[in-house]
Amino acid sequence: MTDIKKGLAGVVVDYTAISKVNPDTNSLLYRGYPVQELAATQPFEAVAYLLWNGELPTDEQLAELVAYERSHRTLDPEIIAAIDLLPLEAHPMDVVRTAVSVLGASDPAAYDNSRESDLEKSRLLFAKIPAMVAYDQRRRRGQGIVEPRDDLDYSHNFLWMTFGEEPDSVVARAFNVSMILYAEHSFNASTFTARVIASTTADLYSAVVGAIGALKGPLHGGANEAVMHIFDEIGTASNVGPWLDEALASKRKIMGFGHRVYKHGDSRVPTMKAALDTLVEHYDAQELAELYDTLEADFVSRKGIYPNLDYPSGPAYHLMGFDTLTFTPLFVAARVTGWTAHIMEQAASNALIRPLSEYNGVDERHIEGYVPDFAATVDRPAEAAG
Ligand SMILES: CC(=O)SCCNC(=O)CCNC(=O)[C@H](O)C(C)(C)COP(=O)(O)OP(=O)(O)OC[C@H]1O[C@@H](n2cnc3c(N)ncnc32)[C@H](O)[C@@H]1OP(=O)(O)O
Ligand SMILES: O=C([O-])CC(=O)C(=O)O
Repeated sequence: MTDIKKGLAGVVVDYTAISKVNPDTNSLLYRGYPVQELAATQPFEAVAYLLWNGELPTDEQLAELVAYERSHRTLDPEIIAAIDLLPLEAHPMDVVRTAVSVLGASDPAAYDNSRESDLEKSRLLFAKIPAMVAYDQRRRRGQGIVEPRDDLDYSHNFLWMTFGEEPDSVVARAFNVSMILYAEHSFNASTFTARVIASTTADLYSAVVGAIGALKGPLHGGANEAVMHIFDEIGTASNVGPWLDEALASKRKIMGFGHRVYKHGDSRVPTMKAALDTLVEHYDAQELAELYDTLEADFVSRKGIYPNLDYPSGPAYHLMGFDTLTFTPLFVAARVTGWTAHIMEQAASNALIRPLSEYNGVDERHIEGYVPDFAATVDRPAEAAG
């Protein structure tokens, strides 16, 4: 019998030099650097550079990327018009997916798959996606667009464009940490989707649009939004026990817990939890922290399944003031760096990704009364031509 690997679980399909996820040591390296060290010391711009180029930037290289990012933040009128055509009820993941698609359709270099051109597109997406996400949240709130500020770094400016206020440094620091932690995670479902699309030699924008679709699901990136929905359902820490009794009895998945690769805890959670703690203190949000800790302790003790990165990042984005529906688009803004690094890596050493399947449908059968008429088949093109 064929050994079917459902969900490709445990299957190694290619090499990557971009990141190393090690569930045994509970560690995550980006191009060799522990992600915790990057989160503690680097701006997100430097980590984007690292993922694309393999090395951290020199001061000059960082200044060049920062200048590029700051000068490409403004949304072109056709992107704003495309977003405005979508209903206010559209999910923000649908909005960012559509806006990226429009950006790709408007780029005359879209079909140039050279590394040089793909790096340029990666930088463009890195600069533009924050404005798409920020504008969509504002329009849903009935607020006008806030123009970017080129005196602010990526994280401060993202928060500025979303809320129209300069963020406190505690908030901007936590946001920067979240972007770095979300940036890359080897062959996760959305990155693999991007690589499958890139393997057909389709353009980079198509691969990113497909990756956004894959990230949307609650088993993947959509879990950060789903965590907040369950917090809303539970209400307060004292309700956790009875809520979990019922949720587990009805075989519900508890969002923000579990992982395909990490089985003893997600390497990124302690760093994001520490960032969340700074926000809890800043916003004096003890009730939320109590709910967080109680649900984690109760679920882990019952099931031995640990939180993943979406568990601390959902409440962190909530405290920063983002709408729950905006959480997964924030993941897009971060992960576009990892996706595009993988698209370029796939292109540099490409093989069409096309696995096999084992057929288990009905045996061969035939249409009753059907008699092959080869003459008619042969004649038809000639008739059409005549
Ligand atoms: C950034 C990210 O994308 S991280 C992932 C974010 N996703 C979530 O938080 C959604 C909730 N978690 C899950 O659905 C899963 O843990 C996944 C999809 C992430 C990983 O799934 P897999 O590796 O395929 O493990 P699988 O789903 O087979 O789980 C193994 C067992 O643990 C249980 N389990 C795993 N996660 C959970 C959970 N969050 N709640 C309840 N039970 C769970 C499964 O029901 C299954 O139990 P069973 O053997 O009795 O059927
Ligand atoms: O690796 C995975 O399967 C999911 C994940 O944590 C990520 O994409 O960040």
